[in-house]
Amino acid sequence: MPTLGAIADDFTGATDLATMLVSRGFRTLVAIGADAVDPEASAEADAVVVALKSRTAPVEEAVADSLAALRALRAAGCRRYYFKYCSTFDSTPRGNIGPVADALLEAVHADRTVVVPAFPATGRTVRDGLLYVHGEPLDRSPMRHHPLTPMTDASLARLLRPQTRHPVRQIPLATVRAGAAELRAAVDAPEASGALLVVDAETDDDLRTVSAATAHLGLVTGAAGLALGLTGPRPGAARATPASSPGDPAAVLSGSASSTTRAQVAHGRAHLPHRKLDVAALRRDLPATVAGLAAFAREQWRLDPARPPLFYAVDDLADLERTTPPGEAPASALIEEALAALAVALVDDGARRLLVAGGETSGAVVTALEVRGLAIGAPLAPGVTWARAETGTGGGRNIDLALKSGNFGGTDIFTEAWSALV
Ligand SMILES: Nc1ncnc2c1ncn2[C@@H]1O[C@H](COP(=O)(O)OP(=O)(O)OP(=O)(O)O)[C@@H](O)[C@H]1O
Ligand SMILES: O=C(O)[C@@H](O)C(=O)CO
Repeated sequence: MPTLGAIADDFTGATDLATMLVSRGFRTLVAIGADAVDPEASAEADAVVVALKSRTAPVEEAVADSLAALRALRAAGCRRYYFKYCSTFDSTPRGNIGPVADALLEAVHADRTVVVPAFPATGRTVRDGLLYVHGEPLDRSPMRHHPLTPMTDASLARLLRPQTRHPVRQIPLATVRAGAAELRAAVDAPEASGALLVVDAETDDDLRTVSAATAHLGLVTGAAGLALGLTGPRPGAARATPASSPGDPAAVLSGSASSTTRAQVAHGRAHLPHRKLDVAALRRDLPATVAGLAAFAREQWRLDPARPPLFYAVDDLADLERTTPPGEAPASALIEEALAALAVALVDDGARRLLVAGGETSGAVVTALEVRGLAIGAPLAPGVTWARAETGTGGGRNIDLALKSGNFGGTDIFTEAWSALV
């Protein structure tokens, strides 16, 4: 019976948290949406993560989907909950982190929770309530250029206050470093009643202290780093074996515009056959453009199966469409639709290994492939893992999927990821 139920606001975030939970001794299932939580399968798990595409959804939809996920997790037996959002706190001025946290707090009848986006293994730290990315304040990091959620402030309290009904308070690093008992006293203090508590953390040890001091809370919120202080009942929990074999057709699908992904795309372009998505061509005729890309993949698989083709949207920030021409679909939606349709076509054509870059992009791809669950496989980098999935399209195929957050992974991940599938 699972004890821990997690709700992730995007799909790469779900696999990020799930791979951390597996490494902490939780047999972990990832369900794609609340409807995919299967009480029977969950009975064999210690933790269930529901992957939502709620980060940039309208607020009401994000809240409704998160509450539906909570109900499904509760019905599956979960008794403690974890709201997983991005380690760069990706949100719009209206939400959705605040409204979802408010709704979940009410639903679990808790009066306070912690806000912990720190994830030192990926360079995210919080000091004095300010979020840093590899030492730069969030608003001066490449996140200020994000196409959907540009982050222009590093203060978590200032970001959160317009989003939540609850007071927002900060707990400084000195309290964390004073130890779990001291921190727990600060969390439980009468003045923290009803509050969202932004907790500083700069190291893995800080996060372990935060986990220990908040073990009694019915709901915690944060990035995957917070989970490194959890201990599941099964140290060395098994990881899923690959669905594919070396030499099976593979591809990289990248819709991410992040600086990390752009460096990975530059590396991929130097080593892999590649095609860049052409927004104008997608606007003219999306199905024909996607068919052309799928034909390119088939040709590359024939020529050299060891070099998976790379399909990408952005290799330069100048590529980003800032203003949509009147009456047209936004470039972001076209690219998500095109990469999702391409994924379906590639799996129909025999692809059994897909590496997808970008959370929104991953959401579009996994939804189009009608995948209902992911079994966590070999880890690739902090926050990135292979996962085994069964598609609903193409009569049902077992494939290996890596859903890479835009900001995660080494520069050579598009060329090196495949060797982990053994
Ligand atoms: N040329 C472009 N113009 C505008 N938007 C684009 C363009 N190319 C890609 N996009 C969109 O940018 C968004 C990138 O978001 P996505 O979540 O996939 O990546 P990310 O934000 O880097 O990753 P993560 O959320 O994992 O950090 C997608 O919606 C994608 O379609
Ligand atoms: O926390 C992160 O940075 C990632 O898991 C993420 O949310 C990717 O979109």
